[in-house]
Amino acid sequence: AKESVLNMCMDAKHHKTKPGPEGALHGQCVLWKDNACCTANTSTEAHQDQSYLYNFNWNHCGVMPEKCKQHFIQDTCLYECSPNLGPWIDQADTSWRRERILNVPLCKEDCELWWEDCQDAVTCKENWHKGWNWTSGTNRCPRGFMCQPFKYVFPRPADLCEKIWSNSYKYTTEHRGGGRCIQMWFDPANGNPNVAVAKYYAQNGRDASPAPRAVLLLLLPALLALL
Ligand SMILES: Nc1nc(=O)c2nc(CNc3ccc(C(=O)N[C@@H](CCC(=O)O)C(=O)O)cc3)cnc2[nH]1
Repeated sequence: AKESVLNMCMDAKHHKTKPGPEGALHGQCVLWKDNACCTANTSTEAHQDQSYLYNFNWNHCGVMPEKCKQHFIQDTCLYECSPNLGPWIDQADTSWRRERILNVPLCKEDCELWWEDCQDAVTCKENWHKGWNWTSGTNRCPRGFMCQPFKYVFPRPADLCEKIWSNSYKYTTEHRGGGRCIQMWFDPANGNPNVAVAKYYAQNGRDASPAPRAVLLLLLPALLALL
């Protein structure tokens, strides 16, 4: 098993070099305070409309509804604070980070609730990583990109979760609590469920799906009988 990808931080813009406890993390990032890749300062900034983290403006097509913004804050907390994304760390060829996350299997519920709570939100871009007009110092819609409701830009939950951050996430049909998908939201009273998920994918490969393994195990007696 590739133990080396467990309990680590990516080499990106604001991440600590190693995970560790943080006395106090702000608001929605508190879930990670026992072991985090973010500092207290980063966790506070994750809640600001115009934070210094990326100078990114959620309100580029008018004010983002509060219930939608909560999901973006939670995404920022997971992205900046989680020490359990190691199996999905990949090289990034951008000026602002050396490493990124790719195809993190997001739980169905986390993706679908994010999409549902953002139905009244508006945006002009499908990929929020690239192609903005930054001349004012923050991201504004580029010429020719119309502000439209999320449901037109992201027709299905998978479109939102996968496309918005250049495939950081992969939509899955795996459920919260099943140990096979990463949760953006969890109850810290029961520990961090993503620890076991990272362990599972570190052992079985980040593209592991349970089905082919089950088939192999079922066929194993037949294969042995042939010998
Ligand atoms: N889940 C998740 N994954 C992420 O990768 C992620 N990334 C951010 C960071 N967001 C951003 C957004 C835009 C730019 C930006 O400067 N875009 C420029 C291009 C920069 C470049 O690629 O060199 C642009 O053209 O708009 C940087 C970071 C925030 N939350 C995330 N959340």
